[in-house]
Amino acid sequence: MTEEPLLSVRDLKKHYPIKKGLFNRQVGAAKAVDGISFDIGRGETLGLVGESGCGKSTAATSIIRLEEPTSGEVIFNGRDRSKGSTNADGVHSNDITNFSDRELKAFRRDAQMIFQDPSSSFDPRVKVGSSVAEMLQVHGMSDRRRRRKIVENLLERVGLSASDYDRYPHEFSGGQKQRIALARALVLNPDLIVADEPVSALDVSIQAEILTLIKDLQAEFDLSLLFISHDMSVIKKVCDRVAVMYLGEIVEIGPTDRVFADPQHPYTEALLSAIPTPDPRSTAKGIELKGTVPSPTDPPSGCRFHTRCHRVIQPEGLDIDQSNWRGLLTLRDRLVAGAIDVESMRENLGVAEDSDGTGIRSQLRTEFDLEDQLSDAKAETALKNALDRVVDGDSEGAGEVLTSEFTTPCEETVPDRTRHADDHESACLLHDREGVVTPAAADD
Ligand SMILES: Nc1ncnc2c1ncn2[C@@H]1O[C@H](COP(=O)(O)OP(=O)(O)OP(=O)(O)O)[C@@H](O)[C@H]1O
Repeated sequence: MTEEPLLSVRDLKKHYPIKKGLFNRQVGAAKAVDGISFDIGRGETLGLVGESGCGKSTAATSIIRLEEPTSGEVIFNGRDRSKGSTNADGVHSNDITNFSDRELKAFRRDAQMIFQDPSSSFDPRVKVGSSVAEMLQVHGMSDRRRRRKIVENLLERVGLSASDYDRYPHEFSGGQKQRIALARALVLNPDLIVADEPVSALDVSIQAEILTLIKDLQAEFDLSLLFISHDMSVIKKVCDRVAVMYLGEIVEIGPTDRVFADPQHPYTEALLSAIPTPDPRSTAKGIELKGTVPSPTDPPSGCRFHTRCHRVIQPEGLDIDQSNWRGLLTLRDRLVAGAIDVESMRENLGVAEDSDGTGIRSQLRTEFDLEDQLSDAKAETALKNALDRVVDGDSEGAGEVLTSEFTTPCEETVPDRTRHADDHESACLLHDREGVVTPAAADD
């Protein structure tokens, strides 16, 4: 991006307070968005991708101030970020987070949002044409005939017909409703559209049509787009650049082609590996993302992805098979969280068959991808010791053994952003540390 961006987001945070007790005191916060930064150029589409719960929707609603951000800057149409554009108090005059109600109303003409479920965005009792025309009326166009003409023209441009103006929402399919939602978003001729999972609720056969329409309209109206999706294959079809979000943070950002061809963050790699490939001979290795995104109320220390990462770094002096290492850390974390129920394991195995605990030891090794014998003698001794404790009913002690023996640099250090090539950055400790050989992915 060479010219000044249309939208410039810096260190944006949205923390939801968690309150408890009689006096409703704040006891913590869900850090749904925790310091994200990116720019969107004019006419450009930036994708925001990540699993459910990563904070994508919260980022979207905070950016257009449907929710109040906790902190950060969102500069819209700011031309440049230099001092000349700031007020006496140091706040940029185009910072949406500081807009007055009047400024916000003007901004709402220029920035529109499209949601996942087109059905819930229309009043069933109002003709769809009137729903779209209402936007014009709210923003001061009093001439009814003119409003109707503009809307009829727009309905045609989104692939419907002018006569659809007088029909009601229930008369349209999901895909058609999303076309009407697009018409409504476009009617005020905005500069920016934020589309939150705009095709996820539609049949796969319809998705491609709507994506093509979005692309065509974007070119026709010279729009900038923030396009949110959990699906990398959708991102690939519409986005010029992509920002990958994990647990409130952006872990990788760059041109879509480059990120797809050469992902630099293990999370991006895992998301990409989930795209089904039509070629049965494809050798692309499946990296299974186990578990779900941790809670943003208590995010993991260091790199937030370390609890699920297949490339999690081994400490100095240890060099075991990477899936064994992943398994050791996961077993450690599960024991510490008290999430391993030995009694029910024993019940399932049948007490008589497992009087010496062989069955439990073996089941845990299998479940956590641990070989019968780790290649590192010291690591094997620690694991054996921990498994013995589990068998003895001391899961807490087992967790302590593994915690004192096995730590990863990824849980100790927050990774900096590394620049790989023009406009392509990621935040992973593997790139932070010179001389570290990228470990092979854990086999899943
Ligand atoms: N009002 C709220 N109060 C507390 N936590 C919230 C609130 N809204 C969202 N969260 C939490 O913030 C995190 C991010 O949610 P968000 O909906 O932004 O994620 P997402 O990536 O858009 O996922 P999805 O696609 O499922 O909506 C989640 O853990 C969610 O539970």
